[in-house]
Amino acid sequence: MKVSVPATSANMGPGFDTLGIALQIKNQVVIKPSKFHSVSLKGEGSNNPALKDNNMFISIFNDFYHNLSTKRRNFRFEFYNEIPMSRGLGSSSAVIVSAISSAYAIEGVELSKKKLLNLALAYENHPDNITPAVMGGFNVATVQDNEVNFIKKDMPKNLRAIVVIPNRPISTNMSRKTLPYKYSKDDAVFNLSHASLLTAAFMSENWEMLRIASLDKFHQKYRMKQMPELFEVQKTSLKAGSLMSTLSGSGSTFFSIAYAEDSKKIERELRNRFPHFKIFTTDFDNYGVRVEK
Ligand SMILES: Nc1ncnc2c1ncn2[C@@H]1O[C@H](COP(=O)(O)OP(=O)(O)O)[C@@H](O)[C@H]1O
Ligand SMILES: N[C@@H](CCOP(=O)(O)O)C(=O)O
Repeated sequence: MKVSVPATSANMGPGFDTLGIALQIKNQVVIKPSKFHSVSLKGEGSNNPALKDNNMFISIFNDFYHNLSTKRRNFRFEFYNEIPMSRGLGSSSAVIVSAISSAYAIEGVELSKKKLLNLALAYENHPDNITPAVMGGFNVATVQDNEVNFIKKDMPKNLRAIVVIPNRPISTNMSRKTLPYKYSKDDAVFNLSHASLLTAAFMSENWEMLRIASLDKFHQKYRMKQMPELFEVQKTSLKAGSLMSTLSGSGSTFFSIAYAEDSKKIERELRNRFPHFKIFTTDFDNYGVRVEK
């Protein structure tokens, strides 16, 4: 059995804890019944031996598997990870979503994407990564009474994402603690109006509006101060022709959207300026988590 889950970029500027989009960067796990428990890791995290013993995937998988099954089978878990950890590309959401999906699939128990999303919420209480990880596409999401309510929009083929992945991680939990406890009414109205405009721009495919609509006063500047080079990344990307350029989730990755025909030039300019960062262009994912039995 094989499960794959896309990376996600959350917030998208002003949509703190609300907006998120799925990318064609994936984590994949292959699970096979086996005499003994074993784990193999390729790609991101493979240089971290602790992940073989103390793995968030295995612990969430076991929570669900032990609830769903009376049998005590052992498995071999083969992880192929493309999503870098603690870089603001939703690696923790991908793990949560794939672990829950895997436990249901291995037991042959039906699980709707809507139920999966609400189960994932118990492990990550902001819906902006888990929603696109499950559904794919661009998503607006809110939580009411422990349920995620969302609207999804498929991304068109003429746009690309350009990601700039710094060599230093930022932990989401730590980074949330650096944000202000309270915001002024002016800042609240600023973000409300920009997040609304950004959502309307995606829904109506008014891409020229993104540059203004993606401005934020809630989180980016506080987080980017930890890595001041990110201000230059944003400027370079916008100057080279990106439609928008925002901190991805809690960082450290910077995420830009551009027309497909402009994306390679933007990628080239970013690479010239920031040779020590990992920089590439990718498509959007419109499907979300995928289970192959
Ligand atoms: N492939 C993975 N396998 C196991 N655990 C992972 C994996 N990816 C992420 N994690 C867990 O999630 C943590 C990173 O979560 P977080 O700080 O929210 O970063 P991100 O922005 O990438 O979601 C890691 O420290 C690790 O505990
Ligand atoms: N809204 C959250 C998003 C965190 O995304 P991640 O990919 O960094 O885990 C936040 O801004 O804290």
